[in-house]
Amino acid sequence: MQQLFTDRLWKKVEPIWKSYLEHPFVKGLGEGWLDKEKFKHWMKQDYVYLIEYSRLFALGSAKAHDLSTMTTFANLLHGTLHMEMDLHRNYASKFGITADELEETEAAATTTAYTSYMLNVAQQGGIENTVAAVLACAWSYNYIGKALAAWPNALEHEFYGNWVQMYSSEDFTALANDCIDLINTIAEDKPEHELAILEDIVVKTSYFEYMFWDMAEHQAMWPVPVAAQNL
Ligand SMILES: Cc1ncc(CN)c(N)n1
Repeated sequence: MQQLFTDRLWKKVEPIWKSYLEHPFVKGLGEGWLDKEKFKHWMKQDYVYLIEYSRLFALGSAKAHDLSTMTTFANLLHGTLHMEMDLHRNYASKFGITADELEETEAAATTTAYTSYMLNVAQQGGIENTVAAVLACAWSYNYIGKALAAWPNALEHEFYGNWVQMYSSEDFTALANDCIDLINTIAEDKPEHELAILEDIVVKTSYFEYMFWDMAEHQAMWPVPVAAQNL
């Protein structure tokens, strides 16, 4: 039987993704002791990240060669704008932040770099670049959600339980699986040099995912130059 492209990708990204589960932000989320201010920073940054990420699904829909692929991208867009971003809007209301305020969040350096990279590669190539750019996002969050769901009390946690429930849910798993199926179908007739380019996009976005957890952990925005600090 022919190896799936995602089996090959998994071998490359597994060490990076395993490190997410060791990251203090993700550990704190799963074990329930994460500082709420750090979570608030993640939620606000992730909201503006998801707005740009949604554009990739719209781009994928526009680039699709057939109605079935166009529909899959439209479903992914709908799922992100509604199901996933509802999670953020619900958490925001617990912090007394409105959806409009959330949307006004200034993107941090890592958020800007990550979304700019994704949009750049998606715009350069055909539909295969768009799928490669979103794959680590959808698949790794589902991987983390399912891993945390198996940790004691994570699903039942009074505050972070909703996060674990949503990212491990059947509905979110279906969205992640749609991305996995899309890349496997697209990779079937691609030559090795093109597969290597897609693999590189998935590895780079996997590193960006780690940087995003780190940005949230340190509540980072933009670096302050030494000269400005001394003013
Ligand atoms: C940074 C990031 N990456 C991925 C996902 C999952 N859509 C997310 N919400 N945020």
